[in-house]
Amino acid sequence: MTIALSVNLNKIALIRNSREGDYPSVVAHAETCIAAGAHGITVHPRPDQRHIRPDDVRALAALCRQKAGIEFNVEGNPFAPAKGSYPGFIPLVLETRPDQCTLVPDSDDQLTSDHGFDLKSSGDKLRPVIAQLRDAGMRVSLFMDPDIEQISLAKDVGADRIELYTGPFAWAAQQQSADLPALLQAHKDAAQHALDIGLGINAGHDLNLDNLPLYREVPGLQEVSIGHALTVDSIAMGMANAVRKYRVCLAGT
Ligand SMILES: CC(=O)[C@@H](O)[C@H](O)COP(=O)(O)O
Ligand SMILES: NCC(=O)COP(=O)(O)O
Repeated sequence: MTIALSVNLNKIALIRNSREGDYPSVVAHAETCIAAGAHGITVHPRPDQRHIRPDDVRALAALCRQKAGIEFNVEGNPFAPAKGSYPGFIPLVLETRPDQCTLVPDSDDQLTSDHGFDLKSSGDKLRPVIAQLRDAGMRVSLFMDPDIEQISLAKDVGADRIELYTGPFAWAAQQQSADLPALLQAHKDAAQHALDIGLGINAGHDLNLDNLPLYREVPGLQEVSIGHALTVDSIAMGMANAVRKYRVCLAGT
């Protein structure tokens, strides 16, 4: 089964925001990635608009709708309130209707996403939100640690998929840690459990060309969303070449 590559364009927006104007263009880079073989585009509009802004989400939603077979995935904290021109996560995705919403338990003071949901505490609050997003035609994925019990709760609250948080795995791979085999096995076990209970399986955070040859063996993996490392790789090889290289790496060819 082909593992879909969804390119996260947060870091293009981060560079864009360091000047007035629209250079580099997030939309232009989305078109480059799609033309080079990306299956989808991911963005993570945060309330502080450090990178992706609401208008980026609107423009990318329109672009992806024009591209047959290309999915748009918007990530964020569903309870993030409106702040300035940021309308709040739920109003923004109800307005733009991406193909997939990945709900992430981030607070605005985090440097980046660094944990999955604790559904024992937030499951009841999430259930109606998930239902609302699904009723609006979006696939809902929950950002999760590779915890079997928690993944069972993801099914209970109505999620279509989980996105396995791969940050600790990526760090262990970079450090060549002795923990790496056990961490990878935990992801494989979590994915197998998700498969067994009828949840789809996405993954993301700090995946790169070095650790993907290990991670692509996770059973049932449907989609990876990759931004930080792919953008850095693009500095050396160009974004189109980077997308092609990640596609080849995912295919294992
Ligand atoms: C949810 C996740 O792991 C990433 O998709 C997230 O988008 C990274 O956010 P930053 O690009 O703001 O670090
Ligand atoms: N959901 C993960 C994502 O979209 C990109 O994460 P990263 O590759 O920027 O760490």
